[in-house]
This record gives sequence, structure tokens and C-alpha cells, in this order.
Amino acid sequence: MENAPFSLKKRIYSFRYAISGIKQLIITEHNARIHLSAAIIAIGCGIWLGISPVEWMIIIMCIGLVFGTECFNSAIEAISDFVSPEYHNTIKRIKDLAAAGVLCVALASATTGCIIFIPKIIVYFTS
Ligand SMILES: Nc1ncnc2c1ncn2[C@@H]1O[C@H](COP(=O)(O)OP(=O)(O)OP(=O)(O)O)[C@@H](O)[C@H]1O
Repeated sequence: MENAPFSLKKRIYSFRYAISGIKQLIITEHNARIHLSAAIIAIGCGIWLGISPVEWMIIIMCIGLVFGTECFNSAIEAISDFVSPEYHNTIKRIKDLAAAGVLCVALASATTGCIIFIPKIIVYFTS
């Protein structure tokens, strides 16, 4: 509510709800587990290959964007299933567009990871 006074307790609760959303995402969404595995591999490679602070920022942004879009996609899927459990062409369009959003960010992130890591891996194994 716009006119409600600021409450630190409520802000802390809203943070808890968001953390609970992330837990639900990891537990219930299979794609999120794939994203989590990819994030762990990227962080491991970053430590192993000693990437620069700017490269860390790019990797962290990619990880955040992938999880963020997956959260929105899952929310859209949940709303869609709630309002229309039966097959509907509009629901198909909505779900396909939401999934396409995740795919775009995931492909861009995977490409970014390849650009950062592949040259370093080649140098590591050839020097
Ligand atoms: N109620 C529906 N009406 C029309 N099409 C649907 C409906 N439910 C699912 N679909 C179609 O099936 C696809 C997969 O939907 P579903 O809800 O199973 O997502 P999912 O497989 O869990 O997606 P994700 O890959 O994000 O986990 C949708 O992209 C859509 O094309």
C-alpha cells in the first residue's frame, strides 16, 4: 500500500518471501537446476582460471539475469495454469513467449561464458 508507513519488519519479510521463491524455483523447476549447475561450473571456472573483476561482473550479471528470467517465466506459468488449466491458444502463446525470454538470456549467457572461458582454457592447456 502506497500510504502505509515504512516498516523495516515488513521489508525483512518481503526479503524472506523472495528467498522462499528462489528455494521453490530450485526445488520445483528442472530448468532452474540446470541453470544452477551451469552457474556453479561458471563460478568454478572463474576461480580456476583467475578471471578479471570485469569478467566476474559479466558472469555474475549473466547468472542473475538467467535466474531472474526463470523466476518470471515460472511465475507466468503458475498464473497461466491457475487461470486456465485447460488448453488454450492464448495460454500457449503466453507460455511460449515467457520460455523464449529465458532461452534468449540463457543462449546469450552461454555465448558470453564461451567468449570469456574458451581462450583461457586453450592458453591453460597449450602453455
Ligand atoms: N494450458 C495450456 N494451453 C496451451 N498450451 C499449453 C498449456 N500448458 C502448456 N502448454 C504448452 O506446453 C508448453 C510447456 O508448458 P509447461 O507449463 O509444461 O511448461 P514447462 O514444460 O514446465 O516449461 P519449462 O520448460 O519452463 O519448465 C508451453 O510452452 C505451451 O506451448
